Amino acid sequence: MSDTARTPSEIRRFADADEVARAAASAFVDAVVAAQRERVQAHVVLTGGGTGIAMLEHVRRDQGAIDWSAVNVYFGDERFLPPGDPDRNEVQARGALLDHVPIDPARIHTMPALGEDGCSTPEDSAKRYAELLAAHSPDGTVPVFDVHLLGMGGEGHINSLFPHTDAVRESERFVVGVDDSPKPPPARVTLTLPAVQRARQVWLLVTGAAKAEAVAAAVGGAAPEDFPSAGAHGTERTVWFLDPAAAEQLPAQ
Ligand SMILES: O=C1O[C@H](COP(=O)(O)O)[C@@H](O)[C@H](O)[C@H]1O
Repeated sequence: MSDTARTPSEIRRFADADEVARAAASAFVDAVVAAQRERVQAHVVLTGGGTGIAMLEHVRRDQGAIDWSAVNVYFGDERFLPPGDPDRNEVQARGALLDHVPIDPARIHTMPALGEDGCSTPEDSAKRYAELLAAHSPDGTVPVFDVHLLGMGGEGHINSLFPHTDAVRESERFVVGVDDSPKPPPARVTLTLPAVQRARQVWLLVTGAAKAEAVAAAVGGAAPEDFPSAGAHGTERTVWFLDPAAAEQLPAQ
């Protein structure tokens, strides 16, 4: 499977889950501003999940010097549900942040919902999203994301890449449909590891003791097929934002 050269995992520890979200939000603002200073446009991938959405609420409260007219938003995965369904990551991200900032709506690149753009299956949506990414990429593949945010499940899933599935083993395509996600809802659309690994920076926001084993395995170099988060690394930086419970099985500092 595709697994480009690993950048070392940087471990950042915080007092609790809220501090994880707050610190990641502050770092996100800095990273977007830095990207805009260097390249004018910033390209970011948002994640669903509790900590990822809490982080967006912190960005909403403290936006720093972000130029929202030059922010391009993508999604790492999506629940393949009808438009507006509250379980869609996009809907949650809009509620937490995107509806409250002066971002150009044309720069919010969502994965097509059930019934949208003629999509009746997750695979239809994945194909549409792959075309969209290619159209916004300098080389017809995927944009070079400045930051790809990720949450992680207790078994190590990131985006909708679950252990021992075709999706996590995908080595060619950048977006795939999932019909049988073990975490509801079963129908999902997800960026693959080859897409994640195109990002300059990959950040994993993880809290809670239920995730400690997967954190230790991924940081320790497990196989991505067993722990998908082990395959999540950026070309420049890979950063783990952890609370004490999620970090408890890592070697002591
Ligand atoms: O279902 C999903 O779960 C993961 C992890 O969520 P969390 O609430 O345990 O942090 C999330 O990253 C992903 O985007 C989402 O679709």
